[in-house]
Amino acid sequence: MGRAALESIAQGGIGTSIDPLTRDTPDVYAGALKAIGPAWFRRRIVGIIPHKGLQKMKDVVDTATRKSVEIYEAKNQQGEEETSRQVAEGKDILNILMRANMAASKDDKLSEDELTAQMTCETLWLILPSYRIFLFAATDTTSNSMVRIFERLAQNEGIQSRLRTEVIKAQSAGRLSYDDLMRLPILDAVIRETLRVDPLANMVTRQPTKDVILPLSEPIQGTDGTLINEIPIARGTPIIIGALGSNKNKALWGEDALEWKPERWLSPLPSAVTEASIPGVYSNLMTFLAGSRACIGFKFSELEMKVILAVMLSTFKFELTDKPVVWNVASVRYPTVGTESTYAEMPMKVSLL
Ligand code: HEM
Repeated sequence: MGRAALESIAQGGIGTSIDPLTRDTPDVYAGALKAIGPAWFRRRIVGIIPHKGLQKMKDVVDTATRKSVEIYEAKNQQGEEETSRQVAEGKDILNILMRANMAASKDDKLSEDELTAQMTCETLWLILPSYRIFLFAATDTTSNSMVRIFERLAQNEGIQSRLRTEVIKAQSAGRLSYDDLMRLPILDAVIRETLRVDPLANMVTRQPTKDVILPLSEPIQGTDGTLINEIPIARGTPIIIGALGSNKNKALWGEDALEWKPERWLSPLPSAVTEASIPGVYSNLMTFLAGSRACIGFKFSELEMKVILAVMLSTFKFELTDKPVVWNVASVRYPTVGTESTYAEMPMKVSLL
């Protein structure tokens, strides 16, 4: 799933193929992208510590940087005419970025380093934790959400089979177009419900730029017995936003709010949800957050998940193994086998239909 998500954003985002999934081992760039932090910082640290793992990290960073510069230069050499032809055809985001950069005034222009940094996650990632670049933002979030969907489908064989029937029936009329995919109700419901119950980026932080009074939807009782209806928050106070507080709120979604039930999306949502003015950009959910720094890739991610699910479910059946899978809390949650391991994996029995 990690490789599929990276290849999707590589084609759709930077107009290049990084790892077409035709080999059994991931492309070295795919692995390299997982490294976090600015290149100069990592190189300086590893330069003074002769640890084997750290030396490997140095190679990984150098590979990611070299490959990004190659892609950028190849695009740059194709000239403005070719770039604008591709952009006119609605191709990839990097082309659009490069085109906007050509047109920008001198003061607004991004340097070549900044443009390639969009592709390598290099710039300031460690120094400014709120900085996100789309290759990073687009890979683990989508791939781990996909893994969660497959896990849910493996736990709910009945829904897996209904979804497969829906997809195969639609495919019998020929290759699925964007509109065909968007019209499949169970596919849509399975994705929405998983994104509701399992928002994987669930520890996002914000800081108010001025003093604010935060109203509470329901009063809470203080230790002295008084009811508190609002909380004053001073400018600059770091706040962790818990998407689950809204996504799984029983007062909004009903008594079964904690359960994974895709069928809730097949009939109109409770009016408590639709009237609550939840600010989330997607589907009354806080999964992709809200406001001017909300996720910009939710539609991309939704389409990608639909494509992958349709392809995989019409070919394979998914079952759980008896290995104990644990979902770890992190900036993007990820599964491991047992609590000791740090290796992200979701073992599954996958059989050909
Ligand atoms: C299921 C998949 C995804 C989830 C759950 C998700 C969630 C989020 C969240 C919660 C944020 C806010 C982070 C913060 O402010 O700290 C965010 C930001 C962002 N996301 Fe996503 N995302 C997903 C997929 C994608 C994809 C596929 C792309 C690119 C095509 C993308 C691009 C971005 C970018 C560029 C930002 C930063 C926006 C900004 O700071 O202005 N995301 N995402």
